[in-house]
Amino acid sequence: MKAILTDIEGTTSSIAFVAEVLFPYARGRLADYVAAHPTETAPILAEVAASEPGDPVATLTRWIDEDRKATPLKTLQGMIWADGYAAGAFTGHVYADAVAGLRRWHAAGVKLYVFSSGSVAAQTLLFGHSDAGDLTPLFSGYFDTTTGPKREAASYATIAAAIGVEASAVLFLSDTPEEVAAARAAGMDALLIDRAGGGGGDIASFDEVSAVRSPLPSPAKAGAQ
Ligand SMILES: CSCCC(=O)C(=O)COP(=O)(O)O
Ligand SMILES: [Mg+2]
Repeated sequence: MKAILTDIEGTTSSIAFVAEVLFPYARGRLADYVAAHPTETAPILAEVAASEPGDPVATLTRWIDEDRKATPLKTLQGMIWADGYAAGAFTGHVYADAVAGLRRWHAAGVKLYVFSSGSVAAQTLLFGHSDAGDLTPLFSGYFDTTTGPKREAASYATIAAAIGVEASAVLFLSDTPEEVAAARAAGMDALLIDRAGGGGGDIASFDEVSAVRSPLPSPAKAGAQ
């Protein structure tokens, strides 16, 4: 295994943090942010208006409520969240087992990458201002939906080519079965994480990855070093 590619929401970070902290923060500030940043937001609003008629701010607000993974929405959310992180309104939630696993794999020489519907800017903000401090030195690269949809195999083939390794040497971690299936269809190894631990996933935390993918260092081995 040369590289690990991870999803964020439901995988490294809780769904509740995204749904109950990040989304309401952007939703409540969307109209004011657009009014205060007309030049930067104009292309985003134009793209939204081209895809749906009507007031683009109203469309974006509805897309937040619907949890749409639309690229222009994700770009704008990232811009608004930058203010929240800078103001200390919140820090990025990352599960303790995810922090430990990412540190362990990085120390073992495994390259770490992110693939999330959140924009690359939003990803670096979350990991740069995480509960555990700045985790960005652990990562070698970030991918969002500008690379392609997360449920399409071609996106994973594009990522493998971009990072310069065979797809079969990449392990993808996600809480979404359709994403895991797409990664596998592209030739990647992939594990479905079910943090509720209801038995529907391959793993329930990052601690379990080494048990099912033995070449990766386990928490116990790392602790003994
Ligand atoms: C990058 S933090 C914001 C997360 C977000 O907006 C999102 O839609 C997460 O989706 P994911 O692909 O990480 O499940
Ligand atoms: Mg997810």
